[in-house]
Amino acid sequence: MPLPKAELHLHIEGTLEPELAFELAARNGVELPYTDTEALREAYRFEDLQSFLNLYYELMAVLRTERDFADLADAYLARAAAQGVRHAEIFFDPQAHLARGVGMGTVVDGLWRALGRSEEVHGVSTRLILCFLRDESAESALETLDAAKPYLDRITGVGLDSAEVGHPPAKFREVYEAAAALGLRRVAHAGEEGPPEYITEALDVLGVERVDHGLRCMEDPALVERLARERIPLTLCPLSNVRLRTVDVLAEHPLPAMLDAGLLCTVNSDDPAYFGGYAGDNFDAVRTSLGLSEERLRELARNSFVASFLEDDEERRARCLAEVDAYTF
Ligand SMILES: Nc1ncnc2[nH]cnc12
Ligand SMILES: [Zn+2]
Repeated sequence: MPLPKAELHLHIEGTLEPELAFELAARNGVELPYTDTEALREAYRFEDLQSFLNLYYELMAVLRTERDFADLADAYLARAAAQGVRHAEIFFDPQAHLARGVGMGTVVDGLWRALGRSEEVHGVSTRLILCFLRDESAESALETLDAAKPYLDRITGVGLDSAEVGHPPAKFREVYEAAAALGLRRVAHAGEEGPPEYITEALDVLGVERVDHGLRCMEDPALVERLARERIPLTLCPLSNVRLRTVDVLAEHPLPAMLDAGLLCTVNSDDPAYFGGYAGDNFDAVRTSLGLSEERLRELARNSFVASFLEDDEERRARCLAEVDAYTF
């Protein structure tokens, strides 16, 4: 039995495996510029975040109907459950779909077909987090939040993703204020490729409660001290960092130093179809490559539930934490 864990940094569009991409392409009459799944997998060699994003957005063309989004989410939840995920807070990128003429209702209703019965079917509780694309305009983000208003009963929070450098968090001050006023939780990608100042800005200007990645905080000791003191969770994605070359090799990942500094770190998969593994694979990889002790792995699993947005179901959080404490490696 795998270690129970929550996954807090997962882009549902990044769970599109090549086999499902071809199946959906055939179903929807979409032509993919790859002959087969092998040829597509060959394209999974990234130089940086942008080179990954180009493929990530290109492949989304196969996602057209509610059924497509439901199948995508169902496939992820089944895989995640098999790797010990008991709770998943799932990002989605509505602007990338709206731009292709796929409506907010198609996306949210489709995802919800899978998420709404996930606890029953897969034993995985879920939350949905709407992400704004930071390389789009602030106006577009505001329009997107507006389009999401009929669906807010199924959306827990907002996030910020896509190309980071040159798009500082402060650009999205207004939409984050509007989201907070609607009672939405706030997270943002910061310090993946962007500088430590973006992390500070996400906290101070956007009011985020959790930082996605946050890796580059390690360049600023005062920021590390603050993140540790304020118990701000960081959702790290080790295999993603290696594939996108923010870290040279996994053995050099700063996760052990971050834990030693008292940071509230969690381990997640980001875009598992593209980066070589799901949540459990990321745990296995850090265990092997970084030599993390069983107690460190248990700490990471505990952190994932502590950092989750389970405030509306404290009973489930307590049950999951008890499962982590009782786990034998
Ligand atoms: N790792 C990542 N960073 C920024 N935006 C993303 N969108 C999907 N994956 C992402
Ligand atoms: Zn991400």
